Amino acid sequence: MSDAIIQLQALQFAWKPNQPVLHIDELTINKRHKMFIKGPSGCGKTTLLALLGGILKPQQGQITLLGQDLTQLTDSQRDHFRSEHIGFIFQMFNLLPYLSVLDNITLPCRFSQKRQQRIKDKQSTPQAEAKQLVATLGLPENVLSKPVTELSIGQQQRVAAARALIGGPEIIIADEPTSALDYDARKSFLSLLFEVCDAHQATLLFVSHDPTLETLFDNTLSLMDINKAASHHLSGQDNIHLLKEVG
Ligand SMILES: Nc1ncnc2c1ncn2[C@@H]1O[C@H](COP(=O)(O)OP(=O)(O)OP(=O)(O)O)[C@@H](O)[C@H]1O
Repeated sequence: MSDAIIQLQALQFAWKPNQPVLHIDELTINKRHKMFIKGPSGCGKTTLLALLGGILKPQQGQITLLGQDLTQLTDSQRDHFRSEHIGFIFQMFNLLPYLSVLDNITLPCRFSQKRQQRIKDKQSTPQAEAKQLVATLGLPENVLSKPVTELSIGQQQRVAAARALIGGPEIIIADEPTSALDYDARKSFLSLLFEVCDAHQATLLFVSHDPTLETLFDNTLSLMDINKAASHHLSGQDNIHLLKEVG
């Protein structure tokens, strides 16, 4: 059986007509891999994650996750697929300020039968699972009843990770979730994230501008190397850099 969990083929995406942002002939990511995704600002990293997460739909090509081509699904089927199989950790964490930490973490279980079932299969409950994740991610248990607005940035980041991981989705997508932290905090967050991903056998896609984190990952994807559209839409910005250097 193939080890691939994500496959892209002949993918093309543009936000505006005739201004391609992504053009990727082929990309395969294997199960349980931890992939570091890098590339200069504006080269399409966030756009790629949104396509992989089924938030956006490409104009051309296939995006196959767990054997399902997302481009064949309707918008609501893609939303459903995402809630069942993908955990997102965003740069700004996107926690809901009017909910407690516990309610934020268990929220994805309300929308996903599969996440609920995986927890049931372990003879657990979403609440018990949240407690365990919070402990593994190095947060005190009393944090669960607090409003998220009372947490530090580092604590919010761990809560966002727990919310992505609850119910064991097969794919975790993280977009610059460590940029607000210092180096030691970034490294310790990553080792905890890796630990939970390993325990859940999850595949991790992680976008970051921090080159010091790259060696901690199994693989690196340099988007500039595979994105045929990058030279096209970044050329304007490159010219600005050149002009600055010359000037
Ligand atoms: N919602 C949007 N509408 C129109 N254009 C967009 C939108 N989001 C991004 N773009 C454009 O698409 C290109 C890729 O943006 P994207 O955010 O994917 O890059 P990135 O590599 O993640 O950048 P950064 O590292 O700065 O976050 C950029 O030229 C950007 O201006």
